This record gives sequence, C-alpha cells and structure tokens, in this order.
Amino acid sequence: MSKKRNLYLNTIPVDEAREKYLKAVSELLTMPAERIPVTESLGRVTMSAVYARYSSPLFNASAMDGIAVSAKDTEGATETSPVILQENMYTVVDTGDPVHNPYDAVIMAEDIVETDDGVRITSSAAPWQHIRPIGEDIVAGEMILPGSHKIRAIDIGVLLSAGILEIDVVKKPDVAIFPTGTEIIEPGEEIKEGSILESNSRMFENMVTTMGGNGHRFPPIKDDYDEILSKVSDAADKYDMVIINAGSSAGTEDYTVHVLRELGEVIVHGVAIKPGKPVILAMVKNKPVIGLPGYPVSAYIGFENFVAPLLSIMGRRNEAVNEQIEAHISKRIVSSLKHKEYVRVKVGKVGDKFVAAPLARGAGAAMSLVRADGFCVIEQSSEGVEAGEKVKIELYRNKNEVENTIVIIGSHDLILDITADMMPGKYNNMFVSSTHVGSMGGLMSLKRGEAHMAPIHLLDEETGQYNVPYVKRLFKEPMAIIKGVNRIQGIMVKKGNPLGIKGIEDLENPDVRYVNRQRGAGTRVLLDYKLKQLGMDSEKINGYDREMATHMAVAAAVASESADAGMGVLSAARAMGLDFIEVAYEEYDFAAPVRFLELPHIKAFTDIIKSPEFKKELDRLGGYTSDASGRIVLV
Ligand SMILES: Nc1nc2c(c(=O)[nH]1)N[C@H]1C(S)=C(S)[C@@H](COP(=O)(O)OP(=O)(O)OC[C@H]3O[C@@H](n4cnc5c(N)ncnc54)[C@H](O)[C@@H]3O)O[C@H]1N2
Ligand code: MOO
Repeated sequence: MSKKRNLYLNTIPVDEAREKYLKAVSELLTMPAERIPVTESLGRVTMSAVYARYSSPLFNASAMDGIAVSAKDTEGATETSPVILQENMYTVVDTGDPVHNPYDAVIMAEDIVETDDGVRITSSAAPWQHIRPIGEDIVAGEMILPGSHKIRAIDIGVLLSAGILEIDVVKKPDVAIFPTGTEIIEPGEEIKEGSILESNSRMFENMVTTMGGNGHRFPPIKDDYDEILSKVSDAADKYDMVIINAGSSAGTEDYTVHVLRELGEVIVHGVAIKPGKPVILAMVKNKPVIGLPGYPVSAYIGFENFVAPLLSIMGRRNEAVNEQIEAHISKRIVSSLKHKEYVRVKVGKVGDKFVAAPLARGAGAAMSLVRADGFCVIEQSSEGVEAGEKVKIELYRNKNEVENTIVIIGSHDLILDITADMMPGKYNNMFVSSTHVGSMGGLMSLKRGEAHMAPIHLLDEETGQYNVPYVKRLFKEPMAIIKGVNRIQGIMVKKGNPLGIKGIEDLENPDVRYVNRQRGAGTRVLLDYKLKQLGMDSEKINGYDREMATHMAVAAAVASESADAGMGVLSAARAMGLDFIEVAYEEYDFAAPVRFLELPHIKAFTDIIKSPEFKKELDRLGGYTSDASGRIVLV
C-alpha cells in the first residue's frame, strides 16, 4: 500500500448518515435468544413475553394470625350477644397458612377471647375475610412480563414466585474492539517520544457494557494494511459488531477505510459532526463495522451517535435519553454550517436560571468530557450562539447535583480543587465547580449572573489595596468579599535557575523566554504593576504576548523546552518541580453578591475554608497564609 492520503471532503448530515446506515444494516441487528437462570437475569432483556407457571398464592392463604372459621358459624355475634366457637368449629392459623374447607374466613387473634367453653367472638366474620385467595397476586398462565422488557430486581422476585427458574433473554451483542496505530502503546509499557497511551478501547469496552453488550478488546494493531485486514476479517466472522479505532482520516497511514472497502461495503465515510467527522460506517460479512476517529472526544461522540443506536436495537433496549434543560450560555460560540457541533459545557444554577459555560472544544481534550455536566448541541443549520442566549443542554449529570453546585468563575488557584475535593465528602450532595477565566473575567461573569462567586486577586494601582476597589467600582448591588488566602506570587524558573534570574528586572534579558497570563488575570495585573513601579517596558520582555490561562499551564510551559520563566504561585511551581523567586504576597478572595451568602452551599464553602483540614492542605502546598479565610467583608 503506497503512502497515499485519503482526502474525503464530502460529509453528510448526522441524521442522514445514521438513517442511511441503519437502513443498510437493519437486517443484521436481530440477536438470538439465550436461556439463563432467572437469578442471573438482572438488567437483561426478555426475548418474548413470560407467563406464570404457578399461581400465587398457590392456595387460599390466611392473611393474618388468628383462627380460620366458617363465616356462617359466626353469624349474629355482637358485643351484647357474643358467639362461642367450640374447638371443632375453628383451627388456629398463622399468616400465610393454607385455609381449607369448611373454613372460609379468618378472625384476627386480637378479636377473640379464649374461654373455658371455647373461643368467644363479638362480631360476625364476613365470608373470605382475611383470606388471600388462590391467584390473588399471580394467576397461572397470565403474562408477567412482556417481551423486550429490561429485567429489574422486583421482576426477578415475581418470576421466581410464579415458578419460573430460567428465562429466554436477548443475547448480549458481542463487539470486537481494535485500537490501531503504530504510535499506540499499552498503559504500563515504556513511553518513548511520540508514544500515545492506549485509552480509547477501554472507554469503548465500558460504553459497550453500559449499553448491555459485551466488549472484546484486542491489543493495538500497527498501521499495517494486511494485519488490519486479516484481524477485521476474522472478527467479522466471530462477533456481532466490530469497532476499529483511529486511522479514519487523511493521514498517510490511515488505512481503515481502504481495508473496509476491500472487505465489504463502506456506506458512509465522513459525517457533518464535530468532533467526530471522519466516522466510517461499513458492513463486512453481514456485520456492522464502524471506524471511529482516534481523538478521544471524537471517538466518544462517534460512539454515542452511531454505535449506541445500533446496540440499542440489537439489545432491544430503550436507553434513557439525557435529560434536557434550558440554560443561558456564558460565552459566545461560533460554529460552522458545515457540521453539527457538540460543545461540552459546565452547568450550574445561579439564582433561578441555569447557566452553561463552554469548555475546551478540541477533539483531543478528553478532560473536557470528564469535567462536563452536559453538551450544548449546535445544530448544523446554526452559526452559533451569542453570550447570554438561551440554549438547550443535554445533561449527563444528575440535575439535582447540578442544582446543588456552587458555580465559581474567575481566577484559578489550586485551593479551588481542594474545596471541590472536600465539599462532597463533608457535605452530602453539595459540589463545587470552577471555571478559570481570570479575575476580571470572573467579575464580569458574576455581573451577568452566571456565577455565585468570583475568585479574584486584583491589585488597585492607586490605593495599593486588593480586590475591594474593583468590586466597588463594578457593582451596583450589595456585594461581599469572602476572604480567601494570602499567597505568594513569584517567578517560576527551571530547576537550578540556569539563567540566574533574581527578580522582575531580569525579565528584560532577551535570553529569558517569558510566558505570560492572559489579560485580566490577577497575575498579569501584578506583573504590569511591578513593571510600572520599576519603570520597565513590557515590550522588552521576550514572550510577554504568549498567554496561558492558568498557573499550572504556565508552570508546565516553564518545565518544558518552550519557556524559561513565568509568574505564578508557589504551589504550581512545586507541582512541576520548578524553582521559585518570590515577588509579593497577594490577597486571593471570593467576590459574591450579598444575596447569595445565605445559600446552604455557599455557607458550607465558607465553613470549609475556615476549617483546620483546609489549613492543613494549605501548609502542605506551601506559599499560603490564611488568617482571615472565610471572614466576610461587606463592600
Ligand atoms: N488533513 C486532515 N487531517 C485530519 C483531518 C482531515 O480532515 N484532514 N481530520 C481531523 C479530524 S477531524 C480527526 S477527528 C482526526 C481523526 O484521526 P484518525 O481517526 O485518523 O486517528 P489518528 O490520526 O490515528 O489519531 C488521532 C489522535 O488520536 C490518538 N489516538 C488514536 N488511537 C488512540 C487510542 N486507542 N487511545 C488514545 N488515543 C488514540 C492518536 O495518537 C492521535 O493523537 O484526524 C484529523 N486530521
Ligand atoms: O472530527 Mo474531528 O473530531 O472534528 O476533530
């Protein structure tokens, strides 16, 4: 096979692609039955209706502890003229005991008095009172469960009561999963330049399990046409479906589509969806074979859109669809008419509205899926949405959890991760979600009603005071500052400080490749303040325009080949094994509207930052003092 690029330029709309494919493979999706013990059938799907073998109860049974009697023997009994039942006129029964002829009623133990002459009763018994007749619950021959029903715990109980021990269920679809790519290594293997740790197939395997199938994951196959061909051909004989991962686009070693064309028929290659464009929908030896793109988010979204619907049909399961809510989007999203786009969002409820903050959009950003609470789906016919616009969100987290989450938007600090970690452990069903847009960005979000709190560290050049002047200037409504921590800011440099940087002054050295924070970030404001104090010119700093969004991103850049210095907090420098030159202590606080201070999750948050456990964590990280943490200052 020559190194030929495979330039597919035409994509078709998602719904059209799915419909076309489902039509082509519709005959191939019927799974046979499998007979299994009822006791092992939880979550399986009934092949056909199930009928009761026995009735329940199997006999007329007493519903109470007491005596079984003939109703006619009790006629006329009242308080004033009790009836005495002699020993041969009743029998003692417990709940569940059979009641035989001639008895046709049960009197509760509380309603009888034993006397020397027999049992005295003071009211008559109605025929069949306190008796559960044969078949009261289940009648032999009646339908207990319909076909295509997902078996629940209660169903198992009833099936067994009805005398059923084994049941025909739909066989689980067996899905072969092949990761491909010469650069792909198994987790645990030695990492070399260019290696990518194999992860997608494990994600697929578990997505298949969640959908009620069996995933059979194979070790990675090298980018070798013949090897891919023989493995896929073999798997199409043995499995109900095959997934091939990566090699789906235009790379010189992207063989998947060629292999599938040789082995069978490619029905669709290229769908107007982002991420997920180069999906391949094919058929080999009468089995559905799907090629999913290599990027993790593309792989996930491709699976959800094309593999999941097939598994639903094969397994006859009506999967619960994600709950939909309406939310206000916090940032403008521009999207192309060329595709339908799945934008991952964090969702929170602030006041009485849901707000959604878009996360990283790259197809390689698997963490965007981990962090997301849902998707904002931008239809192909839309060019995007404006900030503040109402959008539909497919939630994939519980709505109740979203409602109990504090939404924090602003400057990043590791203490946000610590509170997010401590919150649900200390306070049941309360969560912290933070999005990092810098201090000014956070205040703007707060003003637009998109967040409960904004973490900020903004130095006012005129007064030399932190935070309060900014909040005073920007807000009309009553505001508070919840005191956070004092933290040391400094210059992070490579271990051993090879360029001998001593302070801000040295950043003018053209050999020092600096990496900056974005405009509006408190760290950037601090740098600019210091430059002004020192009479320095930002234009002389090599890399002043190179912007990163968090302390950790700056630290990672300094730890790599690409930069020598960047400003940030000590904890980030330590996390990356960097040296640190102290510049100044600053106040990192939380701005919040006064009206939110009484919310239970805000109070919980304030309690956490006051707690000794929290202080212990700060000591561990280093570079913080926290005397005022949790104190509320009205602005
Ligand atoms: N010239 C063009 N290049 C690309 C196009 C295009 O239209 N023209 N499409 C881009 C899009 S969109 C996507 S999505 C990707 C799809 O890539 P492939 O499916 O061909 O996959 P690879 O290139 O082999 O890998 C992409 C990426 O994913 C990593 N990967 C692969 N397998 C795994 C795995 N099992 N576990 C974890 N990560 C995996 C791989 O190492 C790469 O980093 O193509 C664009 N290119
Ligand atoms: O389809 Mo690709 O996933 O857009 O990046």
